[in-house]
Amino acid sequence: MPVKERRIAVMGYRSVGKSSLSIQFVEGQFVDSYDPTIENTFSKVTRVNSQDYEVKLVDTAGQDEYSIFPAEYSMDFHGYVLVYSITSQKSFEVVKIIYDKLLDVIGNAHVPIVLVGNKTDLHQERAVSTEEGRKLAESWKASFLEASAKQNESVADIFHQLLLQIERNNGNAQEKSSCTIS
Ligand SMILES: Nc1nc2c(ncn2[C@@H]2O[C@H](COP(=O)(O)OP(=O)(O)OP(=O)(O)O)[C@@H](O)[C@H]2O)c(=O)[nH]1
Repeated sequence: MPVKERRIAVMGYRSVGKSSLSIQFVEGQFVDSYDPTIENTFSKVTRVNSQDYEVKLVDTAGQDEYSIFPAEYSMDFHGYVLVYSITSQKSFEVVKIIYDKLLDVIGNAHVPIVLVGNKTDLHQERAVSTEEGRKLAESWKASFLEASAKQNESVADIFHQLLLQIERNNGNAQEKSSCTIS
C-alpha cells in the first residue's frame, strides 16, 4: 500500500509539553531544557494496521486565552493533538478556548482530535483529574489520553489513535482488533 501523508498540528498552552511529545514520538528522546517554540516541523514514517503513514507534525507556538487562532493552522491539516498539562488548570481552560476557536475557523465539527493530558509523571502536582479530561473529550467526540513525554508513556498511542480517527473520518473504517505499532 502506498504511504499516506498526514499533516498533524500539536496545539496547547505554553509549556504543556507540545515539543516534548513531538520529539519523543519522532526521535525517541526527552530533552529536559525548556525552550519556547515558535514553530517546528517534524516528519516520521509510522505503521498502523499495516498501513505506512508519513506523519508531518507541526509543533506550534504556545497559545493563551487571548491568542488569535493562527489562520495557517486552520487548513491543510488532517487532525489535531490538543495538549494540556495535568499539573495546570489554566492549561486545561486554555485548551477549551483553543478548541472553540478551532471549530470557529474550520467550521467542521468532525475534525479528528486527540485531547492529551501530559506530564502524568508529576502525579503529586496533579490539578486536573482524569475524569475531567475524559468528559471534555467526550463532549468533543474526540479521543482522550493521558501521557508522559518524559517517561514515554502513551506517546505513540496519541499519534496512532489520531491516524485511525483520520482514516475513519475519510470513510475507511477498519475494525481490526490487532493494531501494529512501530
Ligand atoms: N515532568 C515532565 N516534564 C515535562 C513533560 N513534558 C514536558 N515537560 C517539561 O515541560 C517544559 C515545557 O516543555 P515543552 O515541550 O517545551 O513545552 P511546549 O508546550 O512545547 O512549550 P512552548 O513551546 O512554550 O509552547 C520543559 O521543561 C519540559 O522538560 C513530561 O511529560 N513530564
